[in-house]
Amino acid sequence: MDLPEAFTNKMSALMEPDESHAFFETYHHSRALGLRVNPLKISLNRLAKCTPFQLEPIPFCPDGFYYKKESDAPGKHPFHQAGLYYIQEPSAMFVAQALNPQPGERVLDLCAAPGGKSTQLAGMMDNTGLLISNEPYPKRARILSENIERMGIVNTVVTNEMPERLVHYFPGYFDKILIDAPCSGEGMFRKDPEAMQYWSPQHVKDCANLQAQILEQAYAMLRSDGILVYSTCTFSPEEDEQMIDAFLEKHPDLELLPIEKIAGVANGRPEWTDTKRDELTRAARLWPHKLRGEGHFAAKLRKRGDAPTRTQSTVSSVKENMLKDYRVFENSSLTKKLTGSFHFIGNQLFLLPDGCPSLDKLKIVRAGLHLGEQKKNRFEPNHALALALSAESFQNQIPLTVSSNEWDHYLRGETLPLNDNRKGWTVVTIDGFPLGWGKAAAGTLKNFYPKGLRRRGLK
Ligand SMILES: C[S@@+](CC[C@H](N)C(=O)[O-])C[C@H]1O[C@@H](n2cnc3c(N)ncnc32)[C@H](O)[C@@H]1O
Repeated sequence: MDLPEAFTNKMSALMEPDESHAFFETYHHSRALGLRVNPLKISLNRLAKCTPFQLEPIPFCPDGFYYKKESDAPGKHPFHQAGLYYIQEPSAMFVAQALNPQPGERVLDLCAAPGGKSTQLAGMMDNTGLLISNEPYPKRARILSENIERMGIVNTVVTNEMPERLVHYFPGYFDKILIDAPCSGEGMFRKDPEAMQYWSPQHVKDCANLQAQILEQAYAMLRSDGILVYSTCTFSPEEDEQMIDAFLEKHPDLELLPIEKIAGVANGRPEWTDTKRDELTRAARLWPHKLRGEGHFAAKLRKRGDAPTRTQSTVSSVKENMLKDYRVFENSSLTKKLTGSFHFIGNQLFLLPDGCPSLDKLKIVRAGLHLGEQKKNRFEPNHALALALSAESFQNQIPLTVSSNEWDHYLRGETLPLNDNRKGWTVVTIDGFPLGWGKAAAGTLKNFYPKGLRRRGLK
């Protein structure tokens, strides 16, 4: 692999010869491949037993597994479409654990697309509390939203905002914030060799300038005693230790907390800063020559000082009479009555996370569970509803199995033949896990698998 010369010179100057040799050697080997189990849908053991891939636990992430080879293609397996796992670079799985969000907390993932860390955070929160998952670029925000949907996540509001706009709405609001910062991506060179084309010493500086701004914006949104994790997938000290060093210098009320180092995770490097502040060892570096992963940096900070805040109104549910058509659908199609805060955006109906703050004027891509669309005198369920509930929650099911190829026809958008006279909304399952909707009539199941997702189901 032809690494940029300025990059090799810089890393050689930073490291002792033994270490830089081991580091550069990793570029002659293939990258580590990982997937992370979705605890909202399936247990580790059950997934390990029912997938065809050979899985090996990732020692620094309890929900993570290595899979062996690119040709396993877990992204094309129907279990992926059912949201049983998320394909993620192994070292990236460490970061959400460092933040360690708890059920019921208010959490912000400020730079969230495509959603690896947000989907992990929501799983750790057991789909409760409030996760605001933000991405400023609209196309990327849509991909993030699709991944949130696929994983059956209901506690999350996906926003498409620049951080400075969010600061205005959420001063001192969050218990925990993750900044998985846009960075120079030096840890992506094996996974995405194109990242090397964008790399230059100037790009590192530009990223550092942007990261410093994002850190300030996050600081303003963190409550007193709240926790912030800052991470990058790059090795450059300017974006890692030096960034945290300057942030600590600017905000003496911040405390750098130790991150537990397990299974090859290494300390931060104070020697790569001007201050040489010893506590920077508390940060974590995941190096490709010390563990099987591409590389990450993470630092965890607590805000000790006061945080100016503002009173937030929460969204109250629409009146029950607005839900008439939804309830008709629910009575005939689900096995349980959903309760909580129902909210319309246009004619789209959502079930909001508990205590959801007012969303007026924010660009919202998804607000909690997207239940469906109010049509004229009837209600049409959304794909998200099929993926968020367990199979037992649906009155009508078409149970498919991985061993037959019918799932492939369903994911291509084809109609399925029925051997009974059933009518109405029916959920198609794969080995007991919902895949999507169909509507039964006259001996066939009309396919409601979303058009934009269809070709991704091909074998
Ligand atoms: C490293 S990626 C995040 C990866 C994501 N956390 C995951 O685990 O899948 C950084 C993200 O930050 C977004 N970004 C770029 N500029 C930003 C800004 N000024 N504020 C917030 N996010 C930004 C990028 O578009 C990108 O999606």
